[in-house]
Amino acid sequence: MTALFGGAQSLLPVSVLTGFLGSGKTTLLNRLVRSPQMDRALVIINEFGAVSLDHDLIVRSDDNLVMEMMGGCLCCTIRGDLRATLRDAPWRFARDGKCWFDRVVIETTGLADPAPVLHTLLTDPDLINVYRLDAVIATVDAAAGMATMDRQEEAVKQAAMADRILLTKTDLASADERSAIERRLRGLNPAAPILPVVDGEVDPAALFDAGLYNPETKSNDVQRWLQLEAYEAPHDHDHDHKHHGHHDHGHDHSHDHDHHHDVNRHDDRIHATCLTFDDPLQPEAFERWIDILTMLKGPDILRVKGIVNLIGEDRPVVIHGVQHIFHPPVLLDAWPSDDRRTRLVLITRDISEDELRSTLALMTNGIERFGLQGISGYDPGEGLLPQSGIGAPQWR
Ligand SMILES: Nc1nc2c(ncn2[C@@H]2O[C@H](COP(=O)(O)OP(=O)(O)OP(=O)(O)O)[C@@H](O)[C@H]2O)c(=O)[nH]1
Repeated sequence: MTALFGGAQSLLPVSVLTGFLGSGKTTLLNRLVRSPQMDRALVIINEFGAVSLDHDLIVRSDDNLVMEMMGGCLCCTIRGDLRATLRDAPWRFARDGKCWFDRVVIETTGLADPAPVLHTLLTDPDLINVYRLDAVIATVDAAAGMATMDRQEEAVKQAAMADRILLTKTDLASADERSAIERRLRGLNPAAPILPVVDGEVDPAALFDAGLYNPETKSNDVQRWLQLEAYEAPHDHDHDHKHHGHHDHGHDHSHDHDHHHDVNRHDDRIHATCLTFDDPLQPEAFERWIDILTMLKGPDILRVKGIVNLIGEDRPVVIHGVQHIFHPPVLLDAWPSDDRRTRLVLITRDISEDELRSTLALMTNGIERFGLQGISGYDPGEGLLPQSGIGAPQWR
């Protein structure tokens, strides 16, 4: 497959468009496909149900756009089909022997959990050398979104794990409604820009190129990807207690503010946390921590991104996971700045910052006191990094 890409050509960016039923995904795509940034886009639409407005999209699209329709629900029955579609697409749609498209947009059904799609993109051996996840884009209805999120936990998850949130139908929401939903979204997901959209009109530049790889600089851009400043800024909402840009100075971090628990709100389960560690981490402890977290709490880890400083490793390791699945860790050539702290951003459900910190401390202390074998079930293997020689969790 590499021949199609002419060697060093960078991986094809994939945007995953998610959002609840009727929240404006098709309207958005209808606009997007007319933009020059989409001239060479492959759009994969997951059609679910007999009647779909998506037909409208096909009728109005021009010849430059390839639409691949897939029946069934992406998140369950046809994940294999998505894989096959993506695997074959560069050849199938080749022009003059070259991969014709330069970007992919996958629209998921309104009910879909985007996680399985992300798993496929992050780990499939046939795909990770061809595609890279650019961003999860979630549409949220400014008028109906509040009620939807009250009722549907899936809608809350979609917003929490997104890299970009499109606040649609802002023409139908009052100023108060709009600021309330923006506050709520900011509480769930402090880092994702919230972009107001009317009738699908949005600047594609604001949606695309949001991933780790920055096509402008032709390099990995961790700072832009992690958006740490968002976690450090003061928040004007009722979830303040969940977002801290803490430093690891041994303080007690349990200075949570008043909790306004409302059992009807799924949001209270979601924690957006930024963990910062000044000192390099023990590779064994870190790896084991990820292993245990994903094993025991996989479904509740919506998104993990981070840059990690490991003892014995001069260069930074970038990690990216969704639930129990991690992209193979990326070893950067150099630290992007003088700041060599480990910085992790985690969006979790029912896992607090204190629990995250204390489990990592437990691993570190356990290994310091008892060595690797003292951690029950530890199975030394190939290692997080080959040179570390330590046991590896299931990164795939
Ligand atoms: N007033 C207003 N209506 C909108 C806007 N965006 C979308 N709509 C309408 O909302 C309805 C649903 O929009 P769609 O784009 O079909 O939503 P969807 O997310 O693709 O829906 P599903 O395919 O069912 O998941 C349609 O009737 C749109 O015309 C907007 O910004 N303002």
